[in-house]
Amino acid sequence: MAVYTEVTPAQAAALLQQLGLGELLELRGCPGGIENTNYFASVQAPDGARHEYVLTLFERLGFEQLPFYLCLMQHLAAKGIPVPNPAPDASGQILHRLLGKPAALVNKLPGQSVLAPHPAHCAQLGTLLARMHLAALDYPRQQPNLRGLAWWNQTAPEVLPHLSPAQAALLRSELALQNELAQQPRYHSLPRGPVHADLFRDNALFEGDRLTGVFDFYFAGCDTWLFDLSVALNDWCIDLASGQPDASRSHALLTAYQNLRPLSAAEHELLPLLLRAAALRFWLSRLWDWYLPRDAAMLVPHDPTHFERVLCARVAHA
Ligand SMILES: Nc1ncnc2c1ncn2[C@@H]1O[C@H](COP(=O)(O)OP(=O)(O)O)[C@@H](O)[C@H]1O
Ligand SMILES: N[C@@H](CCOP(=O)(O)O)C(=O)O
Repeated sequence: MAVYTEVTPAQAAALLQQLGLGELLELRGCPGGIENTNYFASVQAPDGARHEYVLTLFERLGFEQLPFYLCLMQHLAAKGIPVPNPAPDASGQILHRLLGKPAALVNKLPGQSVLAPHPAHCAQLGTLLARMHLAALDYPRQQPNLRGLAWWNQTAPEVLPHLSPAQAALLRSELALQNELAQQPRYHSLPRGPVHADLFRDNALFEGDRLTGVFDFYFAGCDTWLFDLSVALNDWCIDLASGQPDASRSHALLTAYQNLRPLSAAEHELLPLLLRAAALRFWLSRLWDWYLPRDAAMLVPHDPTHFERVLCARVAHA
């Protein structure tokens, strides 16, 4: 259960009052998630209707980074993309403070994550991803992907001492490849914009087989659309048991994405390298969480070997 900071019903009720949302009926700690404290809040609105919200206290991110994420969600929601919409106070502020920590209150999306997706689920995700990329084009704020190449270069030396010689060689060579790619004009020609950058299957919800929305924008940043697409392909379209890509799911996701936003020639050419970049990103972050936990009580690390296998599979297919 991801509750690192206890919030009492009285404290949550006071925030709801401040936002004019109504009376708290029930507050429940939220299972799942590894980064933040999340509560589900059932609320009776002033008109008597019952609404469900998610109260998040940010444990990793500070007040300076959060406006980029929260305003992006607000921007996408205003364009009809099914993402959580942060609730403003009377002055329009959507970043709040609770127990000294940055906090947000967003609408709870309906549905459940589908952890064994079929091509039809992947197709819906591909469509939504393309819609998000296009809808964020006129988003005015800038913030780099804070888990991008600079972070990989900074983090690799910290995890290298924990790796076997073969793992260390893989990490070094893939990092060198990505640094070299980042120098190339064809990489700089790739279309880019604000991207989710962590669109895994546990960050999307379905009601039956219908995609109801995506959430958890707290790794978002400005990066190439191809990187974002690669992150999604490396999760939704990978067989979890073997780490190998699944051709029919990949085809479904890519086809649906391209129906709305066809890839350029440079994107087609660089997709194999960006798939390796996306696998490297999550192998590194999982290694970092595994070997250098910031606070053992606060983090339940994901298995890094999964992304080592995905990376090896992407290298082999390239
Ligand atoms: N807006 C939302 N609508 C519905 N469920 C949500 C929403 N935000 C979070 N959740 C639920 O809370 C869980 C943890 O959220 P998440 O953002 O993944 O946390 P963390 O950032 O700590 O990893 C998710 O697995 C999901 O079940
Ligand atoms: N998707 C990442 C971890 C990010 O955690 P999240 O719960 O905030 O999505 C991974 O699987 O390594």
